[in-house]
Amino acid sequence: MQSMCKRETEPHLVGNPVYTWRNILLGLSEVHCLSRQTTSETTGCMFLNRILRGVQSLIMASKYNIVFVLGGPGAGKGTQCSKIVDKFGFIHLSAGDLLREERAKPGSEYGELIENHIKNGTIVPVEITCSLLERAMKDSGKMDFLIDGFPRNQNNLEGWNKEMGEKVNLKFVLFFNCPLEVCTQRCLDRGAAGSGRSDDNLESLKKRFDTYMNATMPIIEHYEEQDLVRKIDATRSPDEVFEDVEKLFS
Ligand SMILES: Nc1ncnc2c1ncn2[C@@H]1O[C@H](COP(=O)(O)OP(=O)(O)OP(=O)(O)O)[C@@H](O)[C@H]1O
Ligand SMILES: O=c1ccn([C@@H]2O[C@H](COP(=O)(O)O)[C@@H](O)[C@H]2O)c(=O)[nH]1
Repeated sequence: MQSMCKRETEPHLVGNPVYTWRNILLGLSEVHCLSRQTTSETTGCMFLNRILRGVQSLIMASKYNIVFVLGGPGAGKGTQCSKIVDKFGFIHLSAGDLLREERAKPGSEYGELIENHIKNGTIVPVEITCSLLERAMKDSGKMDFLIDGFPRNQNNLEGWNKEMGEKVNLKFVLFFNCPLEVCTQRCLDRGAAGSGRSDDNLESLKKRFDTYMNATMPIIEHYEEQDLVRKIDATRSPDEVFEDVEKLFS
């Protein structure tokens, strides 16, 4: 049977609502035609597949698109995220920033707990971080997010998957690889320049690196096994690093 109309089948259009509805309607109209003609089972399957692809595309279109951004403290995650936002229009959600905002709210139920974790470089329970992230995603009214500094340990990963797994499409994990000494110097310089962060000091940094090596690296390895990690050499200048980053978003 001749195709009634040219349809888009390019993979990059999957998730595009116009593509989705167009393919569903075309698939349905073709099934309708088929029911009035004698034709082979194979052709029928082809059109059913088209409908299924349309439905799948519709489901993808209704999910949030996520890129997790990971790397050691001071690796340059926030710096690169703002460049991605400027060029590619994602919404940047830093889990650390959301926790600091929550900590600063007068009368916050979690303020003290968050401050203790931040000073000690340990990880806030996922229920708190995940609900801050989900609320920020909903409030933004947008669909494309860079989630910076999360998930940081097994508890984060499991809690996120349970609460958000079905609601998101994880595109990839952007991993800024940077040696401890370079990261430490950047955080100390940031502290000296007046970041006001209670953890930009040598004592907290030692603990943050400990957590990074023991709790966060296994999460990066977990995503590596799924071939989702895009590793970037973060030791170079911000512009040089971004040259590699932008290729992943183009
Ligand atoms: N490529 C770079 N070269 C030199 N300095 C950098 C580079 N990228 C960022 N910096 C500087 O290093 C410091 C840390 O950068 P940034 O805040 O982006 O890192 P981060 O990974 O988000 O840190 P954290 O995890 O502690 O929030 C900042 O003062 C920033 O200006
Ligand atoms: O998912 C998260 C993210 C951050 N934290 C705590 O905040 C500090 C600072 O995080 P930055 O990403 O460096 O801004 C981090 O050391 C943790 O204590 C967290 O618990 N969970």
